[in-house]
Amino acid sequence: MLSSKFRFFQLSLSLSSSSPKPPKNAIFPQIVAIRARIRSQMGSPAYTTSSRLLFRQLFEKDSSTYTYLLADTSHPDKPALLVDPVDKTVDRDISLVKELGLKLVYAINTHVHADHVTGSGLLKSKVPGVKSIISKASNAKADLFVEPGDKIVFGDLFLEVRATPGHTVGCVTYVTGDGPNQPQPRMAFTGDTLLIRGCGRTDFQGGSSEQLYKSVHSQIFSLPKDTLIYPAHDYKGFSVSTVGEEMQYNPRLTKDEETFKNIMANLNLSYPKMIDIAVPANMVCGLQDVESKAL
Ligand SMILES: N[C@@H](CCC(=O)N[C@@H](CSS)C(=O)NCC(=O)O)C(=O)O
Repeated sequence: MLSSKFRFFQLSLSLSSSSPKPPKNAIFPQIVAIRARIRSQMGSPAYTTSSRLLFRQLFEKDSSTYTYLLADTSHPDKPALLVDPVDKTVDRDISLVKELGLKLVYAINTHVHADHVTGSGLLKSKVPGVKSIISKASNAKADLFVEPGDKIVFGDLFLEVRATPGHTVGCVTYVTGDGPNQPQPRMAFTGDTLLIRGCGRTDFQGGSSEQLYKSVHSQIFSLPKDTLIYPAHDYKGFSVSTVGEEMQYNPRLTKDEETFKNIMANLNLSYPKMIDIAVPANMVCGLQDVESKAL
C-alpha cells in the first residue's frame, strides 16, 4: 500500500506530466486540486474539522477500550471531558490533560461496563471538581444523570445524549452538537452499542437484541452519513468508521431484524473475565467509591 506522502508525490507527478508547465501564479489552484483528488481517492476524512475542538482517541490494551478526550481550546478555561475512562489508564489521561493545559470537568460513561472498571471514581479523587456522568436509565451512581435529549456543555461545544439500549438497558450514545461552531462532520461516541463492523453483545445486563437493532437504526443510522463513529472497543485494529460505512458494511446490522436476532443469539462468546468485579464497581462509579462505601 502507498503511504499518503508517496501518493501525494505520485499525484503531483501525474498532474504535471499531463498538463503544460503552469505560470507561477497558477500553482496554488493546482495544490488545491491535488488535495481534492487525494481526498476523493481516500474517501471520507477520518477526522473532524473544528477550530475549537481538541480531540484525542486513547486506548487501554487489556480490555481493548477506547477513551476519548474532548476539549474546547478556544474557551479561556479550556474545559475538557473524558468519555469512557478506564481505571488503569487514569494517570496517563491526567498527564495528557495537564500537558495540554486543559481543565477536566466531566468523566462521562456510555454505560455500566462489564469488562473493565471505569476511571470516573479515580478521576474524581485525583482531579478536584471533576463530575461523573452516566445515564439515569443505568441506575448507577454518579454525580450527574443524563436523559435522551440532554446536552453536555463544555465551553461553547456540546454533546447531545441519545438513548441506545440493547447492549445494556442504560446505554447511551453521545453525539457532538449540530450547529454553528460545532465540529463537522459530527462524531458519535457509541459505547458498545455500535462497534466497527460489529455491535455489543446482548446476553447480559438487561441486554436485548431487538432493542439494540432498533436503537442503532433509529438513533445512529438516522445521523448524517458522514458522522464519524467512535466506539468504546475494537478487537480488530479499527479506530474509526462512519454512519454510511456501517450502514453499508456492518455484517450484523445490515441484516433484517430476524436475521440479526438469530446472529446475536448464536454469538457464543465467553463472559468477560472481569464481569464479577467490573459491574458492581461500575454501578457505584468506580472502585474508589466501592472502597469508601465499605469504610
Ligand atoms: N474477551 C473480553 C470481552 C469481549 C466482549 O465480550 N466484548 C463485549 C464488549 S465488553 S462487555 C462485546 O459486546 N463484544 C461483542 C463482540 O461481538 O465481540 C473480556 O474477557 O473482557
